[in-house]
Amino acid sequence: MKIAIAGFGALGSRLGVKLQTAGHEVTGIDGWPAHIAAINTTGLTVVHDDLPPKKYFVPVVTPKEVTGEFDLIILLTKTPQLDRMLTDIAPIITQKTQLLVLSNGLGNIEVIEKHVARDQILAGVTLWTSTLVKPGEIRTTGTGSIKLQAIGHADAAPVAAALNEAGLNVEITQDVLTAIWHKAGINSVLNPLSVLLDANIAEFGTAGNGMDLALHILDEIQKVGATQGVKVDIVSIMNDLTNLLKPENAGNHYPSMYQDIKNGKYTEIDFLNGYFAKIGRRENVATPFNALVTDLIHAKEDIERIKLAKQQETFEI
Ligand SMILES: NC(=O)C1=CN([C@@H]2O[C@H](COP(=O)(O)OP(=O)(O)OC[C@H]3O[C@@H](n4cnc5c(N)ncnc54)[C@H](OP(=O)(O)O)[C@@H]3O)[C@@H](O)[C@H]2O)C=CC1
Ligand SMILES: CC(C)(CO)C(=O)C(=O)O
Repeated sequence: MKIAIAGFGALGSRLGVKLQTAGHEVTGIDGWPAHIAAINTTGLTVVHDDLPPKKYFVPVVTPKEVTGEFDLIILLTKTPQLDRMLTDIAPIITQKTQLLVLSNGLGNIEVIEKHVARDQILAGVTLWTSTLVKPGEIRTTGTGSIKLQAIGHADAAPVAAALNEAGLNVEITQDVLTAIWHKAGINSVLNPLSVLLDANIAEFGTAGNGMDLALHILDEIQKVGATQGVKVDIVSIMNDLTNLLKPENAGNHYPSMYQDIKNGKYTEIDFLNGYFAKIGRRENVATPFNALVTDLIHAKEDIERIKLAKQQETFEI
């Protein structure tokens, strides 16, 4: 299959390498000049757990440069960047192109619907993980899975089969909305708490009251979900959280929000805890934990961005 990955950052790069290795023709689309230059000149370095680094050569271009036709475009930008990415790559989207979004957070499908017909959209969630260490290098750990569904009338089976050829452990779900809320529940616990507690997923698991904090956050999300007709299964989310703590899954992973904060970037908090707090306010559901976590992450975004800017100034002197 001819596949483009729009958002060739940490996770896009990992999935891209797996798909290329399985024989698919993969092109990365990304906006970070240093990352693109590094991959196109010396290759993408992948360091998986304690194994020796391996190099992969996946062509990467900017959204404005990309040409050609693709059977599938996998969207893996950060959620706030999705709309812009779709605008920029509009020239390569034909009526035959399928678009699969795997980014975290709520509201992605609504954004894609502004750009293409519903029958072209597939939406999913993933438990694959990856860290962008520096331009042209990712660090990966453990394994993962994907759940996806066609949003309109398209058949999701060929895409699922293509991804499964790459060992991506894809399952077609009949209820991706529930899966998206479920995944957002996982992210609303692990992502901000990893930042606030300065911990990877396994370290978070060693906190005596970690799972109590998780329950407070999830209880609110469940109540908010009920106002939207979405069933949030706390027991099942807690099960997934427990599994993610294991090193063979994602225990050694620092969630993507942790990476954003370290890199001085704005996070996806408004599409996770912040989204639930916002609906809670509208629907009169109290969400003090999610609201507080959202405010703390916004504060942390400012603090880290200013710290990083100061460090860069000092460096330039
Ligand atoms: N990393 C992980 O382990 C996991 C991540 N996810 C989710 O996957 C998504 C991607 O995360 P991750 O890979 O970590 O993020 P990264 O920040 O590593 O990658 C996102 C990439 O997209 C690029 N990008 C975004 N918008 C544009 C644009 N308009 N034009 C050009 N390039 C663009 C960014 O470049 P630039 O910023 O320079 O524009 C960046 O390289 C997120 O929703 C995340 O929550 C889900 C599961 C695990
Ligand atoms: C792996 C996981 C679930 C960690 O919260 C994730 O989605 C992320 O890093 O953003």
